[in-house]
Amino acid sequence: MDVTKKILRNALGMARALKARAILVYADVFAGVAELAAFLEESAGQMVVVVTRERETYQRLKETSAQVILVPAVRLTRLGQIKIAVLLGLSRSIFEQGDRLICLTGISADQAVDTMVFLEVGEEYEIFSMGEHDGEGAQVNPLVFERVLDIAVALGSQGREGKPVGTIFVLGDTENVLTHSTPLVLNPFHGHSEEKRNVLDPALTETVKEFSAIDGAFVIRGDGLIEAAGVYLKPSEFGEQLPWGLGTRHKSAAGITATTSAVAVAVSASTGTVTVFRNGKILIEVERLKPIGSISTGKGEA
Ligand SMILES: Nc1ncnc2c1ncn2[C@@H]1O[C@H](COP(=O)(O)OP(=O)(O)OP(=O)(O)O)[C@@H](O)[C@H]1O
Repeated sequence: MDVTKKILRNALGMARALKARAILVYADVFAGVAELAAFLEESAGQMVVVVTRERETYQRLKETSAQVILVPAVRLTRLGQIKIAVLLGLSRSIFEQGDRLICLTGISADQAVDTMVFLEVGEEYEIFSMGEHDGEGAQVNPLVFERVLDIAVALGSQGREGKPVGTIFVLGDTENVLTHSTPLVLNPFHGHSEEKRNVLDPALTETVKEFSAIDGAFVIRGDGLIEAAGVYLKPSEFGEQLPWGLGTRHKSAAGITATTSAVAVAVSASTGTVTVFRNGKILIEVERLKPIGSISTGKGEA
């Protein structure tokens, strides 16, 4: 039985029945380009957004009329893939709050679409909208959020030189954040010109990954300027509604977003999960597929 074909055929009917704005489809699980092209043709009239982690596929699809989202080239769970794609789609204004989506995915090693998920883009994705109490400078440029998410997901999935690493990136409302924190070490970004310490500069990605080994948090302005690394956060409030059992890294990341208007992105050294916090609450968690160093075929994984 060709599961992929059956799911694809039903996805179109499902999208109509549930009044979905778009079908999100993970290209890397298709057995070949022809199968994906046939699906795109069949779904003419329905908005389809193609997601891929392969730069080559992305470039190829960009030349067509398809809407494409390039996600970080790391192995995530099926739900992790969807969450990242929706976050990136929101940051690029492909989706908006309230949109209903049908998401089709699988695991690339299996070369089959085996999962259909219905998702309504809800409150949990409220990252880029300004809250009532947000002060000046609180807003985070979506490109900055994307770059940091990319680095965080790579660190969570791959660690550094085979070893797990954990860290926190605090984005936006920088002045306020700095008044609720204290340096743990001499700030490695101190004294560098503003042009040389913007996280949007791809040349800085490796440096940021390197400095993730330093204890503490990165403090990054909404426009991407890295103010400091190695900062200990001292929030005056801690978030409510946090799951039981969170460690100090995650509690302080949640707390700084309860105390200020910042967004925090925490990478867990123990699980590799990337968690995004705002207003003291977890907005989204992206789980990695397998522990660092484990060998896997990718078959049958969540
Ligand atoms: N207030 C803070 N500000 C910045 N970093 C912190 C803070 N509190 C803890 N950390 C960092 O978090 C590290 C891990 O702490 P802990 O294991 O309690 O947290 P956790 O939330 O369980 O994180 P992980 O999932 O990475 O283990 C500490 O070694 C420290 O580097």
